[in-house]
Amino acid sequence: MSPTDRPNALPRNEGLPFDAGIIEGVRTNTPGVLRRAGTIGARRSLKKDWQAAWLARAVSMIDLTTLAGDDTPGRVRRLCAKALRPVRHDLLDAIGLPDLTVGAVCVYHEMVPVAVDALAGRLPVAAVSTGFPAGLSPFRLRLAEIEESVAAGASEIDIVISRRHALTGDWQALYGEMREMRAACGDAHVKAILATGELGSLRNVMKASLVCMMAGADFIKTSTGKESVNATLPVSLVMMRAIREYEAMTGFKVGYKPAGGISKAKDAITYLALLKEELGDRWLRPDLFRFGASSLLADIERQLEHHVTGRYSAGYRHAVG
Ligand SMILES: O=C[C@H](O)COP(=O)(O)O
Repeated sequence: MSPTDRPNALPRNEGLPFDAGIIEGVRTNTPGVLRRAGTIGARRSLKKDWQAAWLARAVSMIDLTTLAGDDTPGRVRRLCAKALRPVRHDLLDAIGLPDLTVGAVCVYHEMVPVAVDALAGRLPVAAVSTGFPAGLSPFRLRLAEIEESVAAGASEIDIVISRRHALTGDWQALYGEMREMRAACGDAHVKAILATGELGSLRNVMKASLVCMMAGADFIKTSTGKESVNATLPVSLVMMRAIREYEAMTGFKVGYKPAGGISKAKDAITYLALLKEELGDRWLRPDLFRFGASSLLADIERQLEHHVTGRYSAGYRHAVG
């Protein structure tokens, strides 16, 4: 399934010519960002049916992920079955919610054909790419990896940026690299993983976000899940504001994907509250927002079961993959 074939598909971000002036003008107010991010979880409290509805919404925006060295076709097939039916029907019926799926399944290149076969066009397959997670393989091989994953049926490609370009302030090099990766993706949508835990400052996060969007990223994503610090609320606030700024400049809506370490239903709701406040309701859909997560779904299903039955079940009953 090509992202642009989906009903009501948004116009794709075409990018902008590189503009050093935009990047040089970036300022971030770190204490202000930390203060705002620190209050968002504390202020929000959703109860009962509202909470269940938000959790179901969160499920529909998960990139259900397995990125382990011991992934097997069997594990990926189980993950795909879960992706197509992420929450038990009796729970959805009890809450009065319609059937749903997750947003996509996210795997390494070698597992793309298995996922494509198991999902049979019912959900997109996302491939992590370009020498994930470090992104330090030869550039031509990184481009070839994208092309192979697209040829194997991935319709979303999660590329990692070269952190060194951000750390040395070589924004033009980051732009050029990202532009070529975007071209290699063809019709597949590209998510630019910034590995924010390795970028050194919120200012660099803001700059890298803008550069990747200028180069045509369809989504910007926080992390690979393999850095020592992955998705956080302060980083998310900065990236959402970069998306807002880019939309004001160009009219293009770019998606946001926090990834890595988001494993609790409560945290998912906090991210969605931040998203709603910063970018508005239009972003609360799978074409503009995804959670990159391997274990979040299990906790959400557990919370939904509690909502229906008043009891928590054992974690093994919600195995994913
Ligand atoms: O992009 C997705 C992440 O690798 C998943 O990270 P996680 O296993 O911490 O949920």
